[in-house]
Amino acid sequence: MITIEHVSRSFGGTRALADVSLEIGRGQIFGVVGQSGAGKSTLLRTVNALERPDSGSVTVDGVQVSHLSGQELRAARHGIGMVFQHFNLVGNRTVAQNVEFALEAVGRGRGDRAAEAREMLDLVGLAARADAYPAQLSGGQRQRVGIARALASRPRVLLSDEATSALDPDTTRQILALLRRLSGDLGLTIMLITHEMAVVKQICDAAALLEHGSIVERGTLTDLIRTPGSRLARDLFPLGEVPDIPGSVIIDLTFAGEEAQKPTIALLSRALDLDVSILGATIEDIAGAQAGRTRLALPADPEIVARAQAFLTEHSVAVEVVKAA
Ligand SMILES: Nc1ncnc2c1ncn2[C@@H]1O[C@H](COP(=O)(O)OP(=O)(O)OP(=O)(O)O)[C@@H](O)[C@H]1O
Repeated sequence: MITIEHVSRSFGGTRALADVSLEIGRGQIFGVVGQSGAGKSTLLRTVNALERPDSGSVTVDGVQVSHLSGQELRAARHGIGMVFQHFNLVGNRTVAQNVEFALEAVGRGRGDRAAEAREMLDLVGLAARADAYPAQLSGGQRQRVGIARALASRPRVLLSDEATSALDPDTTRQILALLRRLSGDLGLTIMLITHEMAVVKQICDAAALLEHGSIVERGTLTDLIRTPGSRLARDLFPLGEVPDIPGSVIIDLTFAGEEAQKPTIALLSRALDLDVSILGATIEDIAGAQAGRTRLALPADPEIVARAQAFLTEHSVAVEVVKAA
């Protein structure tokens, strides 16, 4: 649905994006994470063609948006909704008028706007507040208006720029649940940028880590957490600093899907007649399936470590030695 191919973009001497390629499937919810200045906003802005790449191309729903201008560009942008961190609502217009304003911008006739705005507000569960002004709403309600407005042009793609960063954790969860429901109901593809791993964990099917303008990791969440050494996986399941335990090798195990339900560590202990110490564990719901990480201390005996690694790998558990003997 969104294909980014070899996109580079510099501002003066600053390389914001360096040869970025990314494929986001239809209906997928894709998270782009990275530190401040990594290039996330620039990347998002190339998708709705607010930013033109110096080289490379961006295609959205079969249309190469990076090479359009004028009327064609405006038409392509109608297929792409945008949700912002600070909502960007017009303060002296009611909730309904904010949505109607967006409908007007995409050329809807005056007669249809009120009913369509009502329909959009229904979608986000805010029809009852249609006549309120933004200042009378909570942050979560304002973001619902922001989402209703983004849906006005009936886009196929929704871009979210830190949409929940100004919200508290409970409201964040509600807004993300709404986005997930809308993605399912309307077949929306969502690309979101965030610096919060909790957002990725709750809503994303796949994610990419951007660093100094380059993608350093990408994949579905399930694949990432199975990848030993994945930084995204480590951030999704933080187990903290690796302790220094003399005479021990420390390994991190990552479980996903069915393996997360099995008593693998008990089986390991029994099969190898081994005393294992569990130093930390975390288990969560990822992309609708259970996944988790466990940190173990094993005796610093190369043969035992090799046998444990072989046993775990055989049981489809990803193993990473985080502290060797
Ligand atoms: N219009 C611009 N003019 C000059 N430099 C820019 C412009 N837009 C972005 N940059 C620079 O490009 C780099 C990437 O910026 P970008 O805003 O894309 O990063 P980001 O990951 O979204 O950061 P943040 O999370 O802080 O928003 C930064 O060094 C930034 O200063």
